[in-house]
Amino acid sequence: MIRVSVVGAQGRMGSHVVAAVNSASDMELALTLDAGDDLNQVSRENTDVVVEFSVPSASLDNVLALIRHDVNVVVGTTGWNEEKLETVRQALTSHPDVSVFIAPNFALSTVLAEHFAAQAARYFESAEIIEMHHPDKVDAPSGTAIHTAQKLATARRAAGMPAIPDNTQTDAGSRGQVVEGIHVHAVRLRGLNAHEEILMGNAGEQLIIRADSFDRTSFMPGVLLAIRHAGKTPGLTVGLDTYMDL
Ligand SMILES: NC(=O)C1=CN([C@@H]2O[C@H](COP(=O)(O)OP(=O)(O)OC[C@H]3O[C@@H](n4cnc5c(N)ncnc54)[C@H](OP(=O)(O)O)[C@@H]3O)[C@@H](O)[C@H]2O)C=CC1
Ligand SMILES: O=C(O)C1=N[C@H](C(=O)O)C[C@H](O)C1
Repeated sequence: MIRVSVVGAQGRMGSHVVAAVNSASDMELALTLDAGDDLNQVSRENTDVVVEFSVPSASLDNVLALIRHDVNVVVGTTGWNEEKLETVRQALTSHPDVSVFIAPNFALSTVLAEHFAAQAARYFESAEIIEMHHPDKVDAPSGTAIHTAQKLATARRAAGMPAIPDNTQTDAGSRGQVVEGIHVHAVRLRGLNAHEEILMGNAGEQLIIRADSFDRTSFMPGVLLAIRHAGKTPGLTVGLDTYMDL
């Protein structure tokens, strides 16, 4: 049995993870922790993998504490940038058996949408991203949208494409956040869960790739997949696509 502890266990995602682990025949729930709880309770004696869904401001410190305790970590919390990822890589050098896996998005539909969009990116002059979420979300734009923009930008650079055309002369914020040259727009609307549209255009044509997570259960197959991989590839891994043989 894989012994799984959950950090952020009472949150919207954490509570779904607790239920998913309890329903998985090859897993057992170890500790459930939240804000204010002492992560020193987690050790190799009681936990094989920790799943971390907390808040962007706390996630790095949580991950560093868990690495110090030599347990594998699966992270869904957003807010990661290259500097934070490098801090994790450095921390892992003195814990060579530990794996840290970070996924901007665990929904298979969204991971596939991003993958297909990256494949298509070099064929389109223009690209923009619209992400749409529930209004209780604390960060904008979404971690997924930032990651998708980075993937599109990498594909465009590799293909030697020029900057995206945009003759906007005045902008008080309506054009969204620019991530590596890609405009990213965020919508917050009651009734939504997590949705992303990747728009690509040429003269006279448009391709829209859209993924919809209507319910948080959509993230659970990806979370369980990551738990089952934990420890098999020590070091830092980012993105569920790495486990999907795409
Ligand atoms: N990768 C993916 O597929 C997905 C990622 N997410 C991301 O996951 C994160 C959590 O989202 P969501 O569950 O909706 O948020 P919630 O606010 O519902 O849950 C966050 C939980 O973390 C707890 N918490 C706060 N601070 C700490 C801390 N320092 N240590 C441990 N726990 C803490 C909160 O406790 P309290 O309420 O008491 O403060 C709460 O229980 C977000 O960054 C979100 O963007 C969400 C969905 C999918
Ligand atoms: O807060 C959420 O809900 C979500 N957060 C992640 C993100 O910011 O990309 C993943 C998903 O979009 C849901």
